Amino acid sequence: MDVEDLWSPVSPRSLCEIVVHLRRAGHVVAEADVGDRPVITGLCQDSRRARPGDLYAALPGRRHHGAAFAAEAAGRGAVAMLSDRPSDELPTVVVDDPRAALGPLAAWAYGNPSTAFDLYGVTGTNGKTSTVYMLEAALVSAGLRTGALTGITVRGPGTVRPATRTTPEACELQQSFVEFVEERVDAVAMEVSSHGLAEHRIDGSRFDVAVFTNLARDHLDYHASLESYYAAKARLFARDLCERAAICIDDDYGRRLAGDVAVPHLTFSAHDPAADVYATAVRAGRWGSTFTLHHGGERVPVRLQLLGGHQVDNAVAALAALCLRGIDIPAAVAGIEALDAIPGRLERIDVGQPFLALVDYVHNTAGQHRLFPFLRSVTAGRIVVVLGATGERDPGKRAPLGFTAAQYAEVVVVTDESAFFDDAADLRNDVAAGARRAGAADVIVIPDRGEAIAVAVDLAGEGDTVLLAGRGHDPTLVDNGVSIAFDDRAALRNALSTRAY
Ligand SMILES: CC(=O)N[C@H]1[C@@H](OP(=O)(O)OP(=O)(O)OC[C@H]2O[C@@H](n3ccc(=O)[nH]c3=O)[C@H](O)[C@@H]2O)O[C@H](CO)[C@@H](O)[C@@H]1O[C@H](C)C(=O)N[C@@H](C)C(=O)N[C@H](CCC(=O)O)C(=O)O
Ligand SMILES: Nc1ncnc2c1ncn2[C@@H]1O[C@H](COP(=O)(O)OP(=O)(O)OP(=O)(O)O)[C@@H](O)[C@H]1O
Repeated sequence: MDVEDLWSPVSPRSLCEIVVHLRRAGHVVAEADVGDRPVITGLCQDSRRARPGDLYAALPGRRHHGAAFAAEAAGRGAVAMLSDRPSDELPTVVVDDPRAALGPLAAWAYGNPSTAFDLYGVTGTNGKTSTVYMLEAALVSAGLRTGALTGITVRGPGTVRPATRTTPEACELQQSFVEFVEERVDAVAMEVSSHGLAEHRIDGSRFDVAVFTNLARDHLDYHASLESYYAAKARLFARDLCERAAICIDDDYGRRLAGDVAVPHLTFSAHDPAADVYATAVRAGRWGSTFTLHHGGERVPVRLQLLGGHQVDNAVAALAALCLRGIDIPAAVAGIEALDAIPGRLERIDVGQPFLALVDYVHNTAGQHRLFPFLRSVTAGRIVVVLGATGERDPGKRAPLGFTAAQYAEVVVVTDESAFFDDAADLRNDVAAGARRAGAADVIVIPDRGEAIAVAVDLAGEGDTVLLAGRGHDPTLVDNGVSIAFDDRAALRNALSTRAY
């Protein structure tokens, strides 16, 4: 089912009942025009997807205010509106913060579906998608029916659709949960982004286990400071959202969270025996990784097919979360061991060429500092990196991305990613300036991404590694409002296939 077709009814409720519910939940209802007392049978937050009987949540956005689309929502049959401003088009309930009201309202209206299964929420700067894939594989291996929400897909026993966000908007999230209940799932694993937390998309959901992976500089275009980024992540660990927590103590923010958190929790680490769950004997190579998992006095050997030492951190995260729910750990380990790839996460493209060719979603320097030492350890020859910077993100990220790549690689090919409405040349210039500042690598600038990939492949010889960094599984490039289909994995395979090896 596509997201456009995703829809579930809510039990019919009058707009008056909704006002009473909002007030009881502590929201200040400034104004409530209940008109001819419409009956609400659905919820939506995009006028283009409104259906007859819907309450349309008109939210403030970066470019528009949803209230500007009230007439369109009404035209499609919406019967009322929730917003922070009144409307002439629809009877409107005006609240101070409609996003904060919408999450819990949607959960309540859909019958609190998240209480019908075990819900695992994973937050952190890096590792959310990978950890959710591992949780899903482990839960299936332990004999459970599962759902999973990642930035790549939303997937249940009978559902797969491309994701619209890392963490869906409130109405889409609750409707996906309803779908999972109808599919009789036992457990759901999902990514919880800082945007999803700050925008209250997950409010009203009940997480049985909240997982913290790590925190480093990122998303400062959205959050005012690293401190408010941390505060957004830390909200997931509050009593009103989660029952218990698994917290990685391998960085300062994780140690701080473990000290601050009020819910029962365990700590985990990829190396520290002071944690409740930890790894020893970690080895990472071209074949994957091995480590010994320690939990509750038990030791379990684990062999991952996934590439990169960071996947050990993510496997320990998933297994620590599962320990909290009493899942059979040997069965969980077997599931994680069977995973041979996660889309765009250090995904290997192999057509028989005499060098490693990889696509990875790494898009912050914390991830780069984890990734490049691993690549160096498995590369006898040169590292050739293709990278750029995404537009409409923190401009302060661009030069450090180039600088860090050039500290580790012999050749840095700077090219375009999605510029959105930023100037693509500015993005390239900033990344290239950072790369040149490192002073070590050859820096080549090729705006066209396909051409940049072809040049990187031409430069690579036996024993080298080619890495396409930053876009992972992303299937589209967007520049100045124009989208084109472009998948790094297909482009790399194509460039490799046209050469005779
Ligand atoms: C920067 C940011 O967070 N933007 C959010 C913001 O978008 P916006 O300001 O562009 O919204 P807008 O287009 O002005 O529209 C405002 C409102 O009018 C509605 N609308 C708009 C047009 C229309 O015809 N009809 C209509 O009803 C929209 O549904 C929206 O509710 O408000 C929208 C509605 O809630 C969000 O969907 C949107 O997320 C955008 C798509 C986005 O890219 N967000 C990213 C930053 C994000 O959330 N990322 C995280 C992952 C981060 C990570 O990598 O970890 C995520 O969870 O996906
Ligand atoms: N535990 C980790 N520590 C550091 N870097 C990691 C870790 N896990 C993954 N990475 C890096 O981050 C990239 C993104 O990984 P993943 O998609 O699992 O994380 P994410 O948190 O979902 O990212 P995003 O929020 O950007 O979607 C990977 O391609 C890898 O380079």
